[in-house]
Amino acid sequence: MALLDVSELDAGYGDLQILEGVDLTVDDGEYVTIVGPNGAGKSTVMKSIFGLTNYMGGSIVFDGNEIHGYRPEDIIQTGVGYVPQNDNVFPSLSVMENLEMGAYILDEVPESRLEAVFDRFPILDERREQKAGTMSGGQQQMLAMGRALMLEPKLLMLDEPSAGLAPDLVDDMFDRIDEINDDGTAVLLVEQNAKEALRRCDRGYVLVQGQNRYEDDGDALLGDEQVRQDFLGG
Ligand SMILES: Nc1ncnc2c1ncn2[C@@H]1O[C@H](COP(=O)(O)OP(=O)(O)OP(=O)(O)O)[C@@H](O)[C@H]1O
Repeated sequence: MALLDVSELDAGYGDLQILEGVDLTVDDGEYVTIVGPNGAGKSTVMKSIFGLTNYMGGSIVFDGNEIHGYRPEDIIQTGVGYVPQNDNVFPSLSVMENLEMGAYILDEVPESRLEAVFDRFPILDERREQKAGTMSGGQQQMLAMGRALMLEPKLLMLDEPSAGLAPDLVDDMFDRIDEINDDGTAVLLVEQNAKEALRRCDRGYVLVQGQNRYEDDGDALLGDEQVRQDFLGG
């Protein structure tokens, strides 16, 4: 059974339907990416899994539980971590406080979790007391990922983590995602940087106008002439 099994999902905002019959799976430890043109509904897929859109039909099964209708705070408890594209840190709080907020559902923040995040992102260790809002975009993105990792999710959903980063930091960001996945966390990634995302992932979906147009191994999608022409710039 897949870790995440989204089936025939219809969802949107208010009365506006964006997703139409979206099927998507992520296996335990798998790295899956969703690419597609602007406005296709990629972020909406993630928001829907996290309970942030208007559900209109279909099912979302995570780790054996139907989670549609759960509140985001309950979805976190099931083992889903989510890093939205924007507003993903508390700017007026320090690095340490942001990480502690990531574990707010626990009675006590285990030191080992903090240390694991600091080991993964040494820059956060160096800047424990710095206010998040004064850090660079790349550092804030690492903090947002670190915060989501505080609860050791089974699945980490990342919405365009490379957006706005300088080119040399983009590679570094992709490397960090590889490391997180290599350590056993399943990853669902939405990326504008489609070629790099498909190169790195196990499997990908091309979403167009709220529907999955293609699904295959990342390399197969990269090699598909039609996908290349229509979605990857030739
Ligand atoms: N809160 C909202 N209320 C109403 N419509 C929304 C809302 N958020 C997104 N939309 C609309 O839903 C559609 C899909 O948006 P979404 O952000 O999911 O696309 P995307 O594929 O992630 O695009 P991008 O790559 O530009 O981020 C767009 O037409 C967008 O305008």
